[in-house]
Amino acid sequence: MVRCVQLVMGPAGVGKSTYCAALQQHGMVSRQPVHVVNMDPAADALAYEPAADVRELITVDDVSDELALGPNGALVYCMEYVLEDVEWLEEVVTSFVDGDWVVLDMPGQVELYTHFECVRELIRLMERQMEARCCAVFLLDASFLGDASKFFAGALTAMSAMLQLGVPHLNVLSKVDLVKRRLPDRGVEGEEEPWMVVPGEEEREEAFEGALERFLLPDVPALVAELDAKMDARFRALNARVGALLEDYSLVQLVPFSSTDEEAIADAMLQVGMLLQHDEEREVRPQPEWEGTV
Ligand SMILES: Nc1nc2c(ncn2[C@@H]2O[C@H](COP(=O)(O)OP(=O)(O)OP(=O)(O)O)[C@@H](O)[C@H]2O)c(=O)[nH]1
Repeated sequence: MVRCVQLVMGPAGVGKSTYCAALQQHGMVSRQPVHVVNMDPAADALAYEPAADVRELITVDDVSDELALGPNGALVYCMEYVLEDVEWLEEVVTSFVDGDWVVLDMPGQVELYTHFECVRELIRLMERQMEARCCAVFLLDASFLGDASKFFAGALTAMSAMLQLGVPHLNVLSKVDLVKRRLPDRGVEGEEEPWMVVPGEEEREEAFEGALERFLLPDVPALVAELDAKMDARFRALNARVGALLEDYSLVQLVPFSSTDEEAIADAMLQVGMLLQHDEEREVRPQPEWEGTV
């Protein structure tokens, strides 16, 4: 019996809950059971009907009041609490049947995935004790990736999470419909970017594809040149190295997603399915010697 668990992560407001809701709805239509679990102890309203909710166990408000912790400290405390009181998660995950998808809507504090141990430990426990096969879905907001420095910052953060968590990883470019909406109706004279010259709907579609391609198939030397142009010359060697790193990293797929586009939702589900399937024959990850046990 193997449960497929995807951890949906990324910065606050990137669209994690909306992605989870879209998957849940699409799952109903495509007959792929998708159970969304809210793992954010600070969540307000949810965009989906949760199969389980971590707030049944603990909330950030409980912790901040009782232990006088700030919002970040309280959140880390909550996640460590989930890890210690792991029976709650075990009961949730093991209640689903083989082939079902369990989607964990994770909190928006990126340090949880890049610095702290708790999420990594949770993954190890799910894989060892709950017969789960985990993958990470990291969302990057397309509307913030408008320039080279934001693109590099987002890609490096996603890469840090990939290295820290050590599970199959998919980057999803969220809110791509906003890229389209922000395209100008008319061309701007003198602008070099091809997507700025857009007289009609067909050209607009082409322009959208062009704008998206910049992130999906990034021209890294051009992005490095853009960085060089606005930063002090002493950063050039660093920019070149970061660019070279991302040239390798761009081999990791970036899947365009919009909650308003059925085709994009179906494609994201397909990509995650392929990621999990590809991972199916792999033995459960051995525990590295340096890793402690919980
Ligand atoms: N246009 C558009 N808006 C979106 C999309 N996905 C999310 N949003 C909007 O972005 C805002 C934040 O979305 P959420 O799904 O709540 O983001 P989140 O990452 O769960 O946020 P936190 O729980 O605060 O970390 C909401 O207003 C959504 O309606 C999308 O694909 N297209």
